[in-house]
Amino acid sequence: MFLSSPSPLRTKKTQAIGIPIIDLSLDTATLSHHIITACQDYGFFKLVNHGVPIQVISKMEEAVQGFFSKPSSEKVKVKANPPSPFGYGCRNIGFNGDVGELEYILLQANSLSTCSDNFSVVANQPTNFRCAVEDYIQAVKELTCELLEILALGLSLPDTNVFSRLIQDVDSDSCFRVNHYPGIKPESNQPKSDHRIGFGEHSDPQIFTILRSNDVPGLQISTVDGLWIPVTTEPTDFCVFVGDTLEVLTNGRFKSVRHRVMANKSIKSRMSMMYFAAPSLNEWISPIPQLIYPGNLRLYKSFTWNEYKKAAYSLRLGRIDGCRKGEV
Ligand SMILES: C=C1C[C@]23C[C@@]1(O)CC[C@H]2[C@@]12CC[C@H](O)[C@@](C)(C(=O)O1)[C@H]2[C@@H]3C(=O)O
Ligand SMILES: O=C(O)CCC(=O)C(=O)O
Ligand SMILES: [Fe+2]
Repeated sequence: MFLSSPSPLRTKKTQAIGIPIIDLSLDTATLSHHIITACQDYGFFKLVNHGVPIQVISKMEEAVQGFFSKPSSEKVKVKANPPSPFGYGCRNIGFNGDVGELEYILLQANSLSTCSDNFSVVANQPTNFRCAVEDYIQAVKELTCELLEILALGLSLPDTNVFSRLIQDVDSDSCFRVNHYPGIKPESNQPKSDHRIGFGEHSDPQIFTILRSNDVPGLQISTVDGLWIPVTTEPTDFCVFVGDTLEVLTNGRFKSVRHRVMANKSIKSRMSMMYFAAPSLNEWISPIPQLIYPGNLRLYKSFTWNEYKKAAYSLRLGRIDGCRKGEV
């Protein structure tokens, strides 16, 4: 995070540990109050009654299940081709080679089928794969805009599209990722350590992340007190994460949430899909002027999303096994 002053101290308030669950069918005033409280206290909430049709979710699940069940020799044909991060990846989470017990597909979410970065993945799958991904991305993008507009309204900002326009930009750098954490083979002698990495500790650099997973656990979020709490999810619900960029836009009023995934301990594999809502690469990110006032001084410098993304990608993920951040 590019701070102009030392990182704001997170208040050591003891909170009741109950992950906020937000019902999108509530009236807007109640909803905006609940969402703002969740973004301030946890940088995270679960979302129910979100209106994304179950068929859109299940078609997406089937499409990616089909992809991951192919033999490795097939999947590596669409492997990410560095420096482009897009495509299939296996046990290599970031550019800097962080390892994790997972395989994934990363796609540019904007103009899915025309974007050259996605070409090898999308062109090599059956047409229903492309349709399923397109429909899913469109639905979660609309949901994200709705949430961001409710937030702007609740913060009494004069322009309620101040956040949502960033991801509606035709050049938005939003991306879509599906993670597949293989299950333990029943007959294997795999060590049953409790500290194996699934996806190491991090916060998402973007604005908002919308996650949906199957019923296999593993996701944990960190509270402001540094306590790790497991998140259980229903396959029909979403989890929403505040990213670093929204923390900066709100001048620290919302906190990006640190999270991690512990390696899968069940026989069934975990599958999660995330839409990462981001601005365009050349967009300047600065705290919104209305959120800077006497007693609430500006905490962050201005930077472009491209600059921040490069800085974030140069970091290593925090490790679960006790190594300090920065160590291999
Ligand atoms: C090690 C890393 C992987 C990551 C870039 C990072 O330096 C820290 C953030 C990670 C993350 C989390 C959200 C998305 O999954 C992702 C694609 C992103 O934009 O930031 C990943 C990055 C990655 O897997 O390359
Ligand atoms: O796979 C998950 O459940 C979360 C992964 C994650 O945090 C990410 O891809 O940024
Ligand atoms: Fe994440």
